[in-house]
Amino acid sequence: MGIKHLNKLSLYLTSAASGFNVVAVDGNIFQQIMAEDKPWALISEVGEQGYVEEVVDIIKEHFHIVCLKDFLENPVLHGPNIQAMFVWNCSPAAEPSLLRSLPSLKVVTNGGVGIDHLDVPLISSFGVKVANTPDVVSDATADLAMGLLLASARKIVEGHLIAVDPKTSYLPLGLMGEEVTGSTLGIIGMGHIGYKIAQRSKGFDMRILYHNRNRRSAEDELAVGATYKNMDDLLKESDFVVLVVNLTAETTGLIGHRELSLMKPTATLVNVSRGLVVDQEALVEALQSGKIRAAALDVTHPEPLPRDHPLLSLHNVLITPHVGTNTYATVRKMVRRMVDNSVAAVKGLPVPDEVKLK
Ligand SMILES: O=C(O)[C@H](O)CO
Repeated sequence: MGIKHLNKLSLYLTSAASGFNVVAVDGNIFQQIMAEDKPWALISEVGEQGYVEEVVDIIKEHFHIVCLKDFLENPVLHGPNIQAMFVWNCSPAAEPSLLRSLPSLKVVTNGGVGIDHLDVPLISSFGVKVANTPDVVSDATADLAMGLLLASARKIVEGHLIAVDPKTSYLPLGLMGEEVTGSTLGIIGMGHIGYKIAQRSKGFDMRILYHNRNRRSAEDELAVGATYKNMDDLLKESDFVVLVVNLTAETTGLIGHRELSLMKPTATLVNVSRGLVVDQEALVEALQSGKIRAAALDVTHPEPLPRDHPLLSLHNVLITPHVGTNTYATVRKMVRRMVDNSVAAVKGLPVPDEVKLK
């Protein structure tokens, strides 16, 4: 709506739900103007732990935004206008009470590929679409998986702590690590991210094994030199096992006591998928007893772990706080995709990354 074309604007009320904006000029002349204005979106908090301003600006190009905190203070005022809801895996859940207070909602759009935190059947039952951001997350997540693998193998974090601590001295043969070049990598979950990890590992001359629900094409396998294996053989033969599966009923607890026992005592488990894919009690036991050498985890359950969780005090664990996609470039790409999905849903067009009910 062309607010800037109206002189002496003294009051501006919007009612996207009715399709009209009601504007009072000079306090006496009322005009009803068909809304050409931006739709409204609900987002979680801006600032610390929330959206960085730059990302909010991308959303603001297409939407008026209401933060969840402001919305919850006055759901009756904002609720009817909101047509899109932007969420991340750490956002409060899209619960029935929230969905009921958003009668114009068209889409819940998730930043990230994993949608295990969203109840898709529930959201769909409100006539609301769900979308995610596949593909654009793959490079950053694959980079982080390699970073965790290298950091764990070469004890990079321990090395840093020694280097900056004036009380410790360098030992010529201290901090011995595992050789990455030429080692065997087992990738469990060979979707977009898994494949990107394979591409990167080729540069380290690694022998690449993979397991996936569906075997990749012969061309895909050849391009990265990956060999398909059943899970047990992959676990037995790998020096590094990287988990990149979606969290589903089938993959919950995929790596438990039995699977960890199959791994080499010198092997490292890297998890960039979801914490629940691993039975954490079994993992603690395996790390304490030396069944495996180490774990490097970008994901845990819950996130963050309680401060007294045993994983936090084990010397052979490296943990990052679910930062797989956290690069400026990737988050920008994710938010653009979230905006594209939301704009399409609001306009009633096909939603590019719609997550369909199975
Ligand atoms: O699912 C994803 O893409 C990442 O974990 C970010 O949530």
